[in-house]
Parts: sequence; C-alpha cells; structure tokens
Amino acid sequence: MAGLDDVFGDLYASIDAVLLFSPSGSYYERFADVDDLDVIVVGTENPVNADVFVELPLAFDDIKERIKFGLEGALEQDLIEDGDQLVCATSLYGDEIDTVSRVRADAETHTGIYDLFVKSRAEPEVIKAVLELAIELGKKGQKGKPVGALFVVGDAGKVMNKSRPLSYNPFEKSHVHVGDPIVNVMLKEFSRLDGAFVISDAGKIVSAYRYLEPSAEGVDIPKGLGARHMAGGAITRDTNAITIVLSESDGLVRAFKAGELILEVDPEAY
Ligand SMILES: Nc1ncnc2c1ncn2[C@@H]1O[C@H](COP(=O)(O)OP(=O)(O)OP(=O)(O)O)[C@@H](O)[C@H]1O
Ligand SMILES: [Mn+2]
Repeated sequence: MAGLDDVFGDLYASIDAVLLFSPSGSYYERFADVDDLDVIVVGTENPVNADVFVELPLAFDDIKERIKFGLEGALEQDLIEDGDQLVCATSLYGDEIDTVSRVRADAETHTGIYDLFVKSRAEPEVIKAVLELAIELGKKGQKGKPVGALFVVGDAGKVMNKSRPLSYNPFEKSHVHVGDPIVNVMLKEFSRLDGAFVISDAGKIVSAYRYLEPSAEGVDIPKGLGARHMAGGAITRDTNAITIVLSESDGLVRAFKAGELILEVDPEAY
C-alpha cells in the first residue's frame, strides 16, 4: 500500500531550498535538524532571527504575489539562482503555515519589482497602489481608448522644484491619497491631461499637470521611447522619486529609479 509520501513526495523531492514565509519560532526550529537543506525565511519581519532572511515590503494577502516577492528578493540577494527548485511554505487560512507550493526560480520572471518596492523612499503601499492604478489604466484605457500617464512617486518637494505647472492644479488644497477608490477614479479621469502627477512619500496627490524639467544629460532610456519616458527616467536621477509610466503608444507600464529603467510589465499579463 502506498503512503502519502508516495503521493505528495514529489512536492519536496530534490529541492534546492525551502522558503518559510513568516514561520513561528517552533516551526522554524523544526528545520534545524534537516540535513543538507537551505532554509530561507521570508517576511515583513524576522522575529526568529534567521541568518538567511528576505524582507517583504508588504505582507501581501495574495499568496502568489507574496511568493513572487519572496522569490525576487531571494534572487536579488543571490540566495537562490535561476533554475532552482524551491518549496515555499506559507499560511493561507490562518497564522500557521498550512500551504506548500513547489516553484522554480526563473530569472526571466525576475522583473525588478522587488527593488522598486524595497529600496525606494515612498511607502511600499503607495508604490503598490500607483502600480496597480497604472496597470488597470493600461488594461482598460480611458473610455476604451489607450491612454498614457506619468506618476512621480516620492520626494515630492524636490520634484515640485524641478517642474512647473502646465495649468491649474486640480489637487491644490485637497488632501486626497492614491489608493482611495474615488481618488483613483479622479486620477484616471485626469490622465487625459498633459504632464505628470506628483505624489508624496505617503501617497498624497500633490499635483496633476506638472511639466518635468530634469536635466536629461546622460540618462539612457530605451530607443523609441519619447519625451514622457525621458522626463520620467531623468527625474529619478535628479531626485529620490521613482516613476511609473504608462505608455500610450505601446501600452506597457515601466518604472524608473535612479535614472534607470528597472521594471517593464505588460498590463494584460500582470
Ligand atoms: N517633460 C515632461 N513632463 C511631463 N509630461 C511630459 C513631459 N514630456 C512629455 N510629457 C507628456 O507625455 C505625453 C506624450 O509625449 P511623447 O509622445 O513624447 O512621450 P512618449 O515617451 O512617446 O510616451 P507615449 O509612449 O505615451 O507616447 C505628452 O503629451 C505630455 O503629456
Ligand atoms: Mn509618444
């Protein structure tokens, strides 16, 4: 008669490492005695004091997103490499680990999203909200038509100093934040306007209609992209902001940081 190991054993056969997502102390200790196994702890914090730890910028309710960030962070820190077979153990229903997934590390899906969230000045929740808004806008367009948009996130004071208004700022004196569903509807409406949105570290919409005037000297963006992307790339070198840019012409969402393109996603595939 076969045991459950014969059925589920494939899940953890010949793996390169185990990623434990926010394990309790006792759960983590169970792994100390397992021979020849690399254990990587992943979480927003490291209360078990694991030596090998990947920090998550957010807890991520969505389990696929949580695992994606864990893998990207582990790749970034060279804890795992392309082609590694991994077991990810996480909690889906409660606080204890109750779910095991086998995944393969894949350098091709290593998008740069981890870097965008973890080492940026703006709050991760704010970056997540803007990225999701840009992706939604890219999927649906504005009234069915493709639309472009440029969001400058973080270091807003400096960004304002390196830009000028194209028209009246509809967000003047308002105290609204990205991520609020009503505000997101407004941002989508205003994406038809020229220029950029400026958003603070904490997510406050500082301005729409901003014309960015960074020095673009030495900024290297992919050929074929125009003024929106050039300005979006360059402002991140002159300031500590990141930018999220939706292209009207090719429909892709890109993110820039420190003057470089670090993320390129197709909204339809996200
Ligand atoms: N310096 C700038 N600051 C803010 N917005 C800008 C700037 N330059 C261009 N834009 C905005 O980008 C829009 C599109 O410009 P352009 O076509 O040159 O950019 P692009 O990089 O090709 O973007 P897309 O792929 O969306 O066409 C402009 O209509 C304007 O609203
Ligand atoms: Mn263009």
